[in-house]
Amino acid sequence: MSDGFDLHICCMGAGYVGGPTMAVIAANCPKGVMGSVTCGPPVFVSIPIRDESITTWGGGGGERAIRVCVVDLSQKQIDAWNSPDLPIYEPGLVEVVEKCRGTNLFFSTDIDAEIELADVVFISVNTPTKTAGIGAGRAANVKNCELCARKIAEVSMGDKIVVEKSTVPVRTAEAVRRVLDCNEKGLRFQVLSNPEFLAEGTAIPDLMEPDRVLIGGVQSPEGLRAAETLASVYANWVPRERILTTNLWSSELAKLVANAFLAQRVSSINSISALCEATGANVSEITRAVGMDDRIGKRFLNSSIGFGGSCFQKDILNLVYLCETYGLRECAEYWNQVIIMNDYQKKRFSEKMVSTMFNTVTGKKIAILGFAFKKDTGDVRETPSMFVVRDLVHEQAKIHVYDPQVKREDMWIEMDYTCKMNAANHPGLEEAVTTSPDAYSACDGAHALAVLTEWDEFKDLDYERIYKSMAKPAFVFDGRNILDHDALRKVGFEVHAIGKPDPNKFSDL
Ligand SMILES: NC(=O)c1ccc[n+]([C@@H]2O[C@H](COP(=O)([O-])OP(=O)(O)OC[C@H]3O[C@@H](n4cnc5c(N)ncnc54)[C@H](O)[C@@H]3O)[C@@H](O)[C@H]2O)c1
Ligand SMILES: O=c1ccn([C@@H]2O[C@H](COP(=O)(O)OP(=O)(O)O[C@H]3O[C@H](CO)[C@@H](O)[C@H](O)[C@H]3O)[C@@H](O)[C@H]2O)c(=O)[nH]1
Repeated sequence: MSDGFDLHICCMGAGYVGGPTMAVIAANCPKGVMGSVTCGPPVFVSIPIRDESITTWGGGGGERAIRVCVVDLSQKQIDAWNSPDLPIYEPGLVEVVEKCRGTNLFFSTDIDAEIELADVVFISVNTPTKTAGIGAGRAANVKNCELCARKIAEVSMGDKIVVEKSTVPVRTAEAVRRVLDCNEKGLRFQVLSNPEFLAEGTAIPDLMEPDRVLIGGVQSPEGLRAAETLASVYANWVPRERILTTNLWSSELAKLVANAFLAQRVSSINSISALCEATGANVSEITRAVGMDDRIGKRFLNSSIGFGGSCFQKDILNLVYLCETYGLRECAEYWNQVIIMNDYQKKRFSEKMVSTMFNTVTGKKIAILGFAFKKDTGDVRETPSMFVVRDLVHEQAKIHVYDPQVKREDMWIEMDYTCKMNAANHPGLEEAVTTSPDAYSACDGAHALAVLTEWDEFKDLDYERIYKSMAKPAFVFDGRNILDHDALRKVGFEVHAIGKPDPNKFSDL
């Protein structure tokens, strides 16, 4: 019996991308309507199809009822998606999930059954930087993508469209296609590349109103039909002119290039912040003056302690490695400089903290406000805060971390994975780095507070109260330039910020 849905989508990988992306697809696509049933599970009857031309360009997405199921190997992850306590924090996500879950959005570990049911299978699994073997520390590990392709080939009983959603090295689709073609059932698969451009913390608005949706496919009649099938899903809410189609390799590579360009802007402005601190110029004024040139633009020029997150570093390293693989040494070095600059910025910040505090932080309490790699997420992958904490631990400071969304357990997992720092190789680490329930207790008795994530709530703290509770001189290190520095100085703090002139060192002519 038909379940009443016209198109079945399965997404392999229920992480930061798979979960929100599929929830937004489900929310924006026709859901079918509940049929009347007297017993047994609910039966869905789809809304009649007005637009028969799902494979034709033009128009919206039609009225095809779409069922979406997100699958994962991790039972814990799927259980969390099926609970009120979702596994990731993302503003607006709960509302979208609750609108669709159990209607046309499902989360399951029954991977085989859901692949078999699907017409379209997304691969949205993690592709981290390789930690061992050829290209270790630079190349992306596409093992999970290949495993997904093998699983699809193994359990499928009919032809399917397979969509690469993960960020992958250019030409990965070729490997996916070859693995799929090895099926012994004579099945034909179409492989598409559909990279995701959402940023964490703004995933829902980014998905609801994307700048563009990119679909790469083989330029054959079957490939173009597959691309159109996917385009018509997005066309349910994305204007057609924002849905771009390209060849497979352009689509795969465009994702890496977009991240490289964005990260390059951050490294560029961060390099200028160092020059500002040396000369008395103010990086915010530079940003305003430079960004008002339309050709440059004002977005993504916030100077910081450096970029973090699971994507920028990994994807630039991936690009660097690709350039090297193709013998393009100068191109590899060019992009690698973005990473070198970022490492310098993180190091520069912790060194400045130590040198400012009389060249020693040994035994001093330091409050770290913010551990997530940016605001509005609990994600700590590659977070710059971690590198500052690591450096301060080496200096034997007593660190108290407060972040509104980061779990202590996740902080330790990331410290261990990326900094190789754990209680076994650093006895006393658990006592050296404490997590605090709020900003006030983190700052109580501290010699310094450092704002390392730009959470809005840090702007509105009672800094008079904090100042009174701190050791003197009370230092503020604003790694995100979000605080009112003049007001803090009036309270009594000694304030240091990124790319801002030190009033004790520089004055106007
Ligand atoms: N995080 C972002 O903001 C973002 C944005 C755009 C693109 N991307 C890219 O999207 C991909 C996924 O990123 P993410 O942040 O969602 O990763 P994630 O680690 O949050 O989630 C990946 C999920 O895939 C699951 N998984 C791994 N192998 C599997 C398999 N064989 N079958 C089923 N499930 C499997 C894991 O258990 C995990 O839950 C990466 O390639 C990433 O570079 C991420
Ligand atoms: O002006 C800026 C902008 C960002 N950052 C930092 O850069 C990092 C990355 O920020 P952002 O790009 O907003 O978050 P991500 O979730 O990592 O998103 C990036 O990486 C994703 C994964 O590939 C892409 O999909 C997105 O388009 C791309 O913006 C964070 O540490 C930010 O604090 C700055 O320091 N200054």
